Amino acid sequence: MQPASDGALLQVERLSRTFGHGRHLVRAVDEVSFEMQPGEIACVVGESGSGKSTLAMVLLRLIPPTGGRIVFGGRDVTYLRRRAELRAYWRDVQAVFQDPFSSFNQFMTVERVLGRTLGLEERRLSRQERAERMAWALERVGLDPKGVLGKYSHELSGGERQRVMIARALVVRPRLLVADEPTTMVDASSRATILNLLLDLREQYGMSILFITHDVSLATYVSDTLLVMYQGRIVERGDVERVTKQPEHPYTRRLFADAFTFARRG
Ligand SMILES: Nc1ncnc2c1ncn2[C@@H]1O[C@H](COP(=O)(O)OP(=O)(O)OP(=O)(O)O)[C@@H](O)[C@H]1O
Repeated sequence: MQPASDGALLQVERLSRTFGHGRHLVRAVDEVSFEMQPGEIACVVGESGSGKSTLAMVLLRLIPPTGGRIVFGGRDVTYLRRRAELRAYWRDVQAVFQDPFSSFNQFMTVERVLGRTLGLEERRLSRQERAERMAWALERVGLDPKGVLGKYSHELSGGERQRVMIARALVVRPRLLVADEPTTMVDASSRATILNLLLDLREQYGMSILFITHDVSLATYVSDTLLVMYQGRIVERGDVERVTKQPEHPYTRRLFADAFTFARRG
């Protein structure tokens, strides 16, 4: 057990993940350091290939890091290996990925999808507790439990599927939600609904959210803190106001200038 320095929920210290060897070595995540406080919304923003998804996968402990440290809630989780320890970690840290088609098993009903995540709970929940949790999570994301629990993915719209994926993450009441491009596959109105829903969850439950996106306008809309990622490194981080108004790193300046140019053209 490592005590967290100042009550931080997540401390990431010089975290690295490489792929390949020698001439083919890729430093996908290269000595990344940052912290998140309880209830904070932070956003990792960067272009395609900058290492954002790899960072998410390592933080979620879906792939191991090749260096550095992850401390969550005061506990070093960098090298958790035992299944029981990982499952305990996943009760606290849940994910929503960009493509609800690939992450929603087409042969499972919504009830089974949510039920599998509920299986991470430490003790066995009674049938009624399970039903209550599922209803709570589905209602939080604006879906009618009775209407969707028995449905398969092809019976839902893209926006509904993405909301089911958020409900799946919420069903265990995580302390941190990692949302990797959660609105890429949905239309503009579902996108706004999903973003506002995630913001409400922070207000209501104090959940921390780490957004991962290449979309600068989304990043500035939702977050308190921006982490600008470029070639595997966090080249700039800070309060969203400060980074937007006075970007220090040339890459951040370019990222905002490009976004602004597209916004004007669009
Ligand atoms: N399993 C892997 N094996 C080898 N290289 C990988 C692997 N996964 C990612 N990479 C490389 O690591 C780098 C970072 O990729 P990553 O997918 O994390 O970027 P990203 O910022 O999430 O991109 P995108 O926004 O396009 O999803 C890229 O050069 C990628 O080719």
